[in-house]
Amino acid sequence: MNRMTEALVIQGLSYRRNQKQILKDVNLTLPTGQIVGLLGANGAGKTTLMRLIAGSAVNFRGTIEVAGEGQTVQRKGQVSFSAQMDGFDPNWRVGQVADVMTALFPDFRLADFLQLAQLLDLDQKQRIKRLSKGNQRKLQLAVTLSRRAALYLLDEPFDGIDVMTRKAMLSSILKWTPEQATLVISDHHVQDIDQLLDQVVVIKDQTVVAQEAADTIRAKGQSIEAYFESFYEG
Ligand SMILES: Nc1ncnc2c1ncn2[C@@H]1O[C@H](COP(=O)(O)OP(=O)(O)OP(=O)(O)O)[C@@H](O)[C@H]1O
Repeated sequence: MNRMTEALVIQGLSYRRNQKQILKDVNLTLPTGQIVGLLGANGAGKTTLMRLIAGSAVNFRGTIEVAGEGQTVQRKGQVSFSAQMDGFDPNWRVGQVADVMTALFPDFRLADFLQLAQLLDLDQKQRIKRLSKGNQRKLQLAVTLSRRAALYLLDEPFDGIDVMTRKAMLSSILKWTPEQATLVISDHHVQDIDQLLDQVVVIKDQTVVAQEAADTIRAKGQSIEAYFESFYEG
């Protein structure tokens, strides 16, 4: 197998926290150039899996490689995670966020950020804490997509977002995700992202229980939502 053609290779990943098993023997391979839905009920482990891939959670068993990079520091450089601005000062203005991202990440493209922010109607002078929830989500998206990464991780980007904002965000995702990159979106409202997906990955009972091409599901006349729900029935 040529690992360089894979955006992500996870083998035998297990993770415990505070005596609790959170993920157990996760195996997952994602090729480059795909939009992947990471679907699971509340508490299934979606956020934890993203934190492990992004290198913000450590001390796991198994291996995680992004674009062939397995060591945490190198792997971090390949991943743009929507939670990467979580520690930012809420008093910072949108323009300052861009300055900090430029300083922190050599792959941050300021020109792209400015275009994306304009497209999403973000005011450069507004402070983070004064942004509405929807505008905070848009800022998170603009920041995440403005890095040049092999793998983009968006953790429930549409949580609490109205229909119009969602449409603007969806078209930004389609337009701004580099073709060679892979983008993983976690969600439990599958309808939000249905049309976007090339692949679906289902997490249940602390592990990945299914991975399927979205077209295979559609060809069977099934909706992605019905496919997802079938793992939680009975
Ligand atoms: N630091 C921690 N200590 C103990 N348990 C934790 C810790 N972090 C997460 N968990 C537990 O791990 C499980 C998975 O949580 P996680 O946030 O990854 O799920 P999720 O699929 O993202 O859920 P949601 O859709 O609700 O955001 C949950 O049962 C959660 O309570």
